[in-house]
Amino acid sequence: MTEDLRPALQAVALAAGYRRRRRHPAVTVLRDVHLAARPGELIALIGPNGAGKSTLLRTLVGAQPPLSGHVLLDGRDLATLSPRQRARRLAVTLTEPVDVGQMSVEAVVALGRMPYRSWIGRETARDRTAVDGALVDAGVAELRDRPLTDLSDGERQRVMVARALAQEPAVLVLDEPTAFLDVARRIEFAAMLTRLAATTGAAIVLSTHDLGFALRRADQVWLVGGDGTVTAGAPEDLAYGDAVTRTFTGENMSFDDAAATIVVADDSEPGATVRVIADGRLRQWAEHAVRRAGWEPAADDADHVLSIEHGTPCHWHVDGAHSAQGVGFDSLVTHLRARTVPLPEDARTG
Ligand SMILES: Nc1ncnc2c1ncn2[C@@H]1O[C@H](COP(=O)(O)OP(=O)(O)OP(=O)(O)O)[C@@H](O)[C@H]1O
Repeated sequence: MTEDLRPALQAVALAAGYRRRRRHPAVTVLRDVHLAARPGELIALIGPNGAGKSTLLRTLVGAQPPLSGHVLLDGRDLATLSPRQRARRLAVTLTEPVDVGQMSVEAVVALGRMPYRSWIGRETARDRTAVDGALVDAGVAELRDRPLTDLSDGERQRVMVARALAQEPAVLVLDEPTAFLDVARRIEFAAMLTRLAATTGAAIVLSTHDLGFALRRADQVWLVGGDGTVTAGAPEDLAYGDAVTRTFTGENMSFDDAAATIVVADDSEPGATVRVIADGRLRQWAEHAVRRAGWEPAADDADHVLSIEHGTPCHWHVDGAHSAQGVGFDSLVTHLRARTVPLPEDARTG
């Protein structure tokens, strides 16, 4: 869809890392990186801990110089642009909390206009329109008079996006924007970013540990492999090829294609087995409780039988008349954990 557009942000033969003091060699974290973010694309930067995501982001936004190679913003070398020129094209939202005292949401968003202000700093009609538009686009218009310090993490994250949008950037870079959000807020936030990439035409690059989000939502994934490489491609290309599997397969970890997520193997010893007698969702959550207690749900030849009756809380029996019963999953898990030794043969009812 965006193939023919000139990249808004590019990495060309980039090496990123850390220069040491004299006579110490530089530490190269990433080498030979070639990337292109086109207008309107949502790009997810993923990779294991310590692979170099932050190092790459910092280099792409000019917060640290490349060890070699170039970062191009609208085709111009970032290193040749003044801070003001950069700020008119590139907006950055980091995870660190911003100390803005008691400033209102609107005042914080208006800070995004700084790169456009004259030295007198008077607000123009264009500034006003950009701030109003950014407040609406990021879904925080109704919070405009509230002090930033009073907001929830999710609300504050949206305000930071609004401030970045007020810059009217060609490229918006966000460092782990969903890290502190609950599942519902994450989904909302992801939907907002998808919409913003399409409506503003900005290239949005964000780092995330949420592989599911990256594979479902991003137009492109930049996969930092942990071996100094960065692989770019459509989510399906990286998942169908072996790039994702190679990066995220470890001793007790593997990539589950069907669920598009990482599965971590539970290497604890399997406990006694139990046949769960219940239907539908009740059965699903009963099996969940059984696993949580360290037992294994199993079919007919199980060590024990657990039957559950509907109710909130539910009513459970283990091994019928021979054994315990109780109310609610909390007491069930407590009971199963306390009873790790299988019952003698004659007490089994399964
Ligand atoms: N200032 C520094 N000087 C030297 N090495 C550094 C510096 N900052 C980070 N590193 C190293 O660079 C490598 C990449 O770190 P980076 O923070 O970029 O990884 P990351 O992928 O963002 O990790 P995480 O997912 O844990 O945030 C690590 O080995 C780290 O120890």
